[in-house]
Amino acid sequence: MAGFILAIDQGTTSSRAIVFDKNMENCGVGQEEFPQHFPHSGWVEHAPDDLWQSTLRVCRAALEAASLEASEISAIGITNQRETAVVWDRKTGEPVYNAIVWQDRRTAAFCEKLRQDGREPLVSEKTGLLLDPYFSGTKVAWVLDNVKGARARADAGELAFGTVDSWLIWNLTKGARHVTDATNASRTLLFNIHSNSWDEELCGLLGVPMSLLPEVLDSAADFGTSVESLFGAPLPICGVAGDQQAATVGQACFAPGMVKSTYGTGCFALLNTGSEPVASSNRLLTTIAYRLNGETTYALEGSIFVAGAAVQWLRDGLGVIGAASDTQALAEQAADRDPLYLVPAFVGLGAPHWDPDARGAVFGLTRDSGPSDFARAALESVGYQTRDLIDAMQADWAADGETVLRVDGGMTASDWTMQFLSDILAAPVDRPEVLETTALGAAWLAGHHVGAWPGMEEFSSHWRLQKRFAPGMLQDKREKLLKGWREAVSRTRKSLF
Ligand SMILES: Nc1ncnc2c1ncn2[C@@H]1O[C@H](COP(=O)(O)OP(=O)(O)O)[C@@H](O)[C@H]1O
Ligand SMILES: O=P(O)(O)OC[C@H](O)CO
Repeated sequence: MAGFILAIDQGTTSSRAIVFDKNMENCGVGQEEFPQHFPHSGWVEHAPDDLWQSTLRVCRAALEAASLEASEISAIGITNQRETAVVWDRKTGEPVYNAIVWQDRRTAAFCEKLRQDGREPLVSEKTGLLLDPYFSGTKVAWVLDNVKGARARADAGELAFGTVDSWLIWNLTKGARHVTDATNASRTLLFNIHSNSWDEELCGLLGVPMSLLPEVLDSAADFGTSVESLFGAPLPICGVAGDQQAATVGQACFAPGMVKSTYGTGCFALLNTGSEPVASSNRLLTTIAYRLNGETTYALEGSIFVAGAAVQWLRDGLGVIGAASDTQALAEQAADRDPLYLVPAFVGLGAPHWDPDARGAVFGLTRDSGPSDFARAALESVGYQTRDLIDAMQADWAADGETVLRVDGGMTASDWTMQFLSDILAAPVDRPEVLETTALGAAWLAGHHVGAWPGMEEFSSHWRLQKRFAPGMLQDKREKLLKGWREAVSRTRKSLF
């Protein structure tokens, strides 16, 4: 077997496909952005057909870039933006509404009502999650209750729900398979992470009939075969994981205590806690890191909604930079005086605050403040937010030895940001040679399942350090900066409205 794997990475802003060879080297990429829809304040939607068609095109582009025929590919691995919910008709395959994206806040009132009814402890205990609009379950209920006739069709068994992996597999197999993996299921609010099954009580609570739900498989399993007409040869789909879990795999964070943090639009840090789910006392999520051969490995997760998105705001909102990479030079120009703090609560605050009503704020403005201070504050906000997550993780679960953070994602290109991150964490930050860890993780799940790629140990030994950032900041300075940050967050959370 040639050992080529086609990895699909369907993300929030773009669809990407990468062909990896048997040495796990990238040998062809396809990438496409697709439209974002914001029909009302706080609402974010994607057209399901855009997700599917862009995925199809980037797969074909990656095969072409690698100069390969589909028949030379051993398997497909899929990783995806998580929580985003699609509901479609089982007979026609037509979506009944747009995909409601993870960032969408429209179900905040429903979540608040469930909280007021005292439901959060039950939900948290079973799912490891919190009652927040971030997760899929309340989005599905919204579709059923707001699209004309949808609830009746759901009750009649005519509709299917899936996260984006399910939706893509449904289309790749022309409706033959309605499946997902345990990591994606664990983000829905409907899945019991202890029994590893859909939970009737939670489905009843949220108003989602169980007939809508996909079959849940291990992260490396037989998810179906793409129909021949799509690529010219049928391809088995053998690996599926949510993108942050796939990055955990791609970073080879297989041992309890290992942490990865991905800096894209948002930032998501996952700490491998092994075979036992650890309940957080600090408002982190307990989630499934991966499920292999029926055995579940759990993680504690900290989710930050705005990381690289703060850099996008500098570019598109303020217009003070032309490209994301300009931030570093600008931040370096900022004078080392009293800091400017940006709390980027543009869509509320995620972990550990979970405050959907908070909105962004800037503290410490003076007459001299200018674009360089804003650039620096935006990059520093990523470090401060990560520090809050790591503090919460350490309070929840004491790891042996020093914490080392393995990082990936677009923002890690910035040395300045990674150095500040290490300084403010007082811990080493390791940037690997391969930054496409998300796609690599999905490829490994599939490649290993079909016997074309090595096992966990050998895969882990392929992980290569590109650069280690070591903390250099004096303790006093770090403490002073952190005190200011915490005060800034606390003032941001006092709603103005
Ligand atoms: N050199 C850089 N410095 C700072 N931020 C960057 C840099 N390059 C990219 N980014 C930020 O990283 C994000 C893109 O990363 P990526 O991993 O592709 O994200 P996603 O998968 O969420 O779309 C963007 O928000 C962009 O602003
Ligand atoms: O598509 P990304 O990389 O922004 O990741 C989004 C996360 O999966 C949301 O939970």
